[in-house]
Amino acid sequence: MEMHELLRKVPLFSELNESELKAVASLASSIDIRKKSIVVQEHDPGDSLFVILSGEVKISTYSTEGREVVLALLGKGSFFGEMSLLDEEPRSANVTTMEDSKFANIRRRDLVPLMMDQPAIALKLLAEVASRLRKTSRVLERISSMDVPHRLYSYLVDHCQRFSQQDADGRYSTVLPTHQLLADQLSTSRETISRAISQLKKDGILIQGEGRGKMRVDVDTLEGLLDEF
Ligand SMILES: Nc1ncnc2c1ncn2[C@@H]1O[C@@H]2COP(=O)(O)O[C@H]2[C@H]1O
Repeated sequence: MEMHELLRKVPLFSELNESELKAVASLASSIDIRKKSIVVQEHDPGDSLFVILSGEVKISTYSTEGREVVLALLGKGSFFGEMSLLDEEPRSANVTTMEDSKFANIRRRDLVPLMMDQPAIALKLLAEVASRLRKTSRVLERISSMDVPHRLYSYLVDHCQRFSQQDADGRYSTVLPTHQLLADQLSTSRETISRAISQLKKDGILIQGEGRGKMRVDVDTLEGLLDEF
């Protein structure tokens, strides 16, 4: 598929017409990167935006004790690299591919005039940055005020409400990240997450679904546990 057709599905550019999309496509270079590769390295200089055309990336940094802290997982249609592009500071985090991925890469000198010309793009970018800040603040609050089981309940409620549908029986069917990835997002160890998940299974709040990694989650009960906290 041609670049402008791929860009048509990207929310950042949803206000653009066909010829404007072609103009953006002519400014972008296409980059294919294999699974588990570093796309952006924390502290490096950077002056371009990456739009995810396919695949998934992990945004992470390292704590002073050397533990990986996962700030976000971003998928198709999303973007990263806007921070260095906007403030001209070094890259704020590492970005690693979770799957084979394809990106459109747009340089600062091309994107800035584009945003001046099409303020809708700048507004969408700002709205997304605001939404990420909200999310990061919520995670920080969770980590500083909750024990690990409650961090996990809160994560599961968010995850189910954002990424899955409620079944007729009220449960949500979803695919959860690996225990290690959950641990890295909730600032704890894999063992502690595995124990908390086993307990949720024993309590019937998590039920193994059909298919690899599939879970059926009782979100109402989790919300009740969070209300009591
Ligand atoms: N807390 C966060 N939530 C989501 N994305 C982030 C967060 N911190 C950094 N990023 C992304 O990771 C990118 C790393 O390079 P930049 O700093 O240029 O731009 C950054 C953002 O796109």
